[in-house]
Order: sequence, then structure tokens, then C-alpha cells
Amino acid sequence: MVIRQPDTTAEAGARERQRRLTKPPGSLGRLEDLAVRLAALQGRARPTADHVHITVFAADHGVTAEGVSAYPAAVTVEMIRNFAAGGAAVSVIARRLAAELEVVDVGTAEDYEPPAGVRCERAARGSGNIRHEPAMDSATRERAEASGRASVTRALTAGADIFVGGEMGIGNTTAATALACALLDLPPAHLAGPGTGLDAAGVTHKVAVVEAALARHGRLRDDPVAALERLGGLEIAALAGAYQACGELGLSVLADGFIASVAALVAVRREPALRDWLLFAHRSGEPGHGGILDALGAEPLLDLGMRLGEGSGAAAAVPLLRLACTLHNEMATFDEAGVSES
Ligand SMILES: Cc1cc2ncn([C@H]3O[C@H](COP(=O)(O)O)[C@@H](O)[C@H]3O)c2cc1C
Ligand SMILES: O=C(O)c1cccnc1
Repeated sequence: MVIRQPDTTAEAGARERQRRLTKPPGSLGRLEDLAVRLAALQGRARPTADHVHITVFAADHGVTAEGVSAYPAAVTVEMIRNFAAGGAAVSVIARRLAAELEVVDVGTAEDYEPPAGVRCERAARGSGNIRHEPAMDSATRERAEASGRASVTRALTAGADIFVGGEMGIGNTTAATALACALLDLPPAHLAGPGTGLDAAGVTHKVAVVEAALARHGRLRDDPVAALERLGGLEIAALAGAYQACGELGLSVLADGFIASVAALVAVRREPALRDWLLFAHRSGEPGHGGILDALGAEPLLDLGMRLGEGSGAAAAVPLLRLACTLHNEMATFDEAGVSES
């Protein structure tokens, strides 16, 4: 399927409406651009951000065997339970936003009883340890991407107007760093950071692990799919598949932090027209995020020092989208209010 084109008629209508609202042109800054952009993506002059669908994709990473995270791999499944129980940061924000929150296990390694509400769609039992082997084979990547696509279909069926993809997977900042270094041809020291909280020695070790992984897998700069299979993670593949489906089916994406942005980079490298469908919510505290945002030409909405993932940074920016839409839809025009234009 092809990526849809934004609706330029709706965009022009929205821009014209912004011009007629009772304010000096441009005075609501990026809130104006946001409303116009959402109008173009939603194909209507009056956009909305009321129905937000959040899917958190969870998976384990073989590279955790190299000691690259401040937390044990068991936290991935423990957090799945926490999402289901409503206690994770993204659970709380989703409640506050009245957003739909679903959790999809696309590849945990451990045996556990998935709690009610968690979709168990494992494409594999964790990814391979990228230092020594590919993260996944092609069939596994396709299964993980299909899970991502299916979540977008559910979102659209439920009437979503914004899609947020979150991720949970201890070790996934290492996979994301390796992927981004491969696609951007950057040295690991440029993009590797503390993730969940490595100290300086831990980051140095993480750099060495990513260097070894890149050396093991060779040059992948011009092949995003091979890079994803060799260096990625199952939740990163699911996110890339979900973003692709959003572009094909016409659903706006509000992208989260470091890992989600690397998934976006993979998806945009594969399908450049997809870029139009992606709004970037925030600049993560993970230091490498800036390089990825730059590569995507993205200027995120928030810079709160958040570095959690789960979709939490994207969810935190939803109130701004709602405000942009409400201002656009409810402000009076100069004519309606009898206010003089310049
Ligand atoms: C309790 C807890 C909750 C989380 N929620 C998201 N992450 C985040 O941290 C992980 C990536 O960092 P690293 O590569 O350093 O392991 C991912 O699971 C990400 O979603 C969490 C991490 C922890 C510990
Ligand atoms: O920005 C993120 O998404 C992030 C950063 C650190 C750890 N987990 C997620």
C-alpha cells in the first residue's frame, strides 16, 4: 500500500481560518501550525485530538546479556503487569487523557501468564544478542511489524484521531543506538547514553558493545530493513510497522522519545513520504535523541527532560494538540466578533 498524501484543500482551509481568527496572524505560534497540520492529515478544516490510541509494544533483548542496562531484563515482564494494573507512568497519563491504552507483548523471553488486557503476540522469545548474532530473521520482523499494523487497524476502528506508539524492553536503548548509528553512519560514542541510568563507565561499556555489534553486522546504512533485522528489537519493528500503517491508512502519529524516534527513522528511511504523518512530541533526556531528531528534520513540541519511553512523552504532549485544535475550532473570527482587522 502507498503512503497517503496530506489533504492540501483542508490545509488551505485551515490556514485561511487561522488568518480570520481574532488575533494577529501567527501570534499563537506553533499552536497554529499544529492545527493546520492536523487539518491536513485528518482531511478536514476542523481537526480534533480527542480520541488518542496508545499501544505499548513490549519485548526482550538478547543484548542485555552484555550488561548494557542499569536494570535487570526481568523488569520488562514486571512492567507489563504494571501497565495492566494501571500503575505505570503511561497508564496514569492515559487515564488522565481518557486515551485508549493497550499493551502488546511482541516478544518477551520469559514464561508468564499475560494479565487480562495484555495481547500476547510474540514474534519470537526476545531478540538475538546483537553483539554476536542478528536480532531477528525476516519472518520474525514481518510478524512483529504485522502486530504493529494490527494495532493501527484497531485504533482506526475505535475512532482514533491520534496514534501513540510506546515501547517497553530493557536493553532497547542499546538496540536503538546501534540501529541509529548504522543508519546515520555515526560513531556509537555520538549517540549512546545512560538509558535507564548507566554511570559513565557503564556508558563506555555500552559504546564498546554497540561498536562490536556494528563491526559484526557490517555496513547497513542504505538498507533500513536489514539494519532493523540485524540490530533492532521486536518492539522497534512493531513500532516501525505501526507507523507505516498510519501513513498508509491516514492516521496522525505523535511520536515519543529516543527508541520510538529510531523506529520512525527506520520507517522513514524505508518510505520517505511517511515523514508527513509523524509529529514529534518531545526531546528526550537521552542525549542521542537530538541527533535522531535532526536526521528526521523534527522540532519536537516539549523539552521536559523526560527519558522514560512507554509513550509517556508523547502522551504528555496530547494536551497541547487538544488546545491547538480547540483554539482553531472555537475562537471567533474578526467578522463574528466585530473586531477590526488591520
Ligand atoms: C521500571 C522501568 C520502567 C520503564 N518504562 C520504560 N522504561 C524504558 O527503559 C528501557 C530502556 O532503557 P535501557 O536500555 O537502559 O534498559 C525500556 O524498557 C524503556 O521503555 C523503563 C525502565 C524501567 C527500569
Ligand atoms: O527517550 C526514551 O524513549 C527513553 C530514554 C531512556 C530510556 N528509555 C526510554
